[in-house]
Amino acid sequence: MSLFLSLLLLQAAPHAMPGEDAVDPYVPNAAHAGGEPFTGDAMARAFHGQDGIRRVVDGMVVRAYADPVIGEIFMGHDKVRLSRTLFEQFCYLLNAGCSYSGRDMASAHKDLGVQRKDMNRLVELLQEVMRAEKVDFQAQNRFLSKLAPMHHDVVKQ
Ligand code: HEM
Repeated sequence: MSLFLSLLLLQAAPHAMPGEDAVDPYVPNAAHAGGEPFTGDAMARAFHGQDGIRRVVDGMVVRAYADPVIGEIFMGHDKVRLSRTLFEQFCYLLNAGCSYSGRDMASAHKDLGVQRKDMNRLVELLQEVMRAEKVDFQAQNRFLSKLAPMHHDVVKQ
C-alpha cells in the first residue's frame, strides 16, 4: 500500500496503527469495553502499570495464535489491531490510564463461533501470563471476575 494511502486510512481511523486491516465503521464508545473500570490504582499497580499490561496482552496474543485448541479461531485475524485494542481494553478496565477505541464484544465476536471450551482455554492462557508477570493472585481473580460476564457476548449461544 502506498504511503499516501496509509496516511489517508490512518486519518480515517485515528487510533489505528500502521499495518492494521480496516474494519467496518463504528462509533467508538467506552461502553464497548464491556465493563466499568476498577477504581483507584491498586489494580494498575498489581499489573505493573501499562508496561506490565502490555506484556500480559502480548503474551496472551502470542499464546492464543499458537495454541492447538483455539489458534485456529485467531488465524487470519488482524494480530496488530487485536494487540492494540486488547491492550486498550485491559488498560481501561484496570484503570491504568487508557481509553478503549475498539468494537463492542458482541460485534467483535459475532462470526467467530466461540464455544465455552474456547473461552476456558483463553482464560487458562491469561492465567499463565498473569502468573509469569507475577500479578498478585487476588488481583488476577478480580480481573477474571471483571471479564467473566462478557462470555454472554463472546460465546456462541
Ligand atoms: C472475556 C473474554 C474476551 C475478551 C475481553 C475479548 C476481547 C476482545 C477484543 C477487545 C477484541 C478486539 C475488538 C476490536 O478490535 O474492535 C477481540 C477480538 C477478537 N477476539 Fe476476543 N475476547 C474475549 C474472548 C475471546 C475468545 C474466547 C476467543 C476465541 C477463542 C476470542 C477471539 C477473538 C478474535 C479471533 C478476535 C478478532 C476478531 C476480528 O478480527 O474481527 N476472543 N476480542
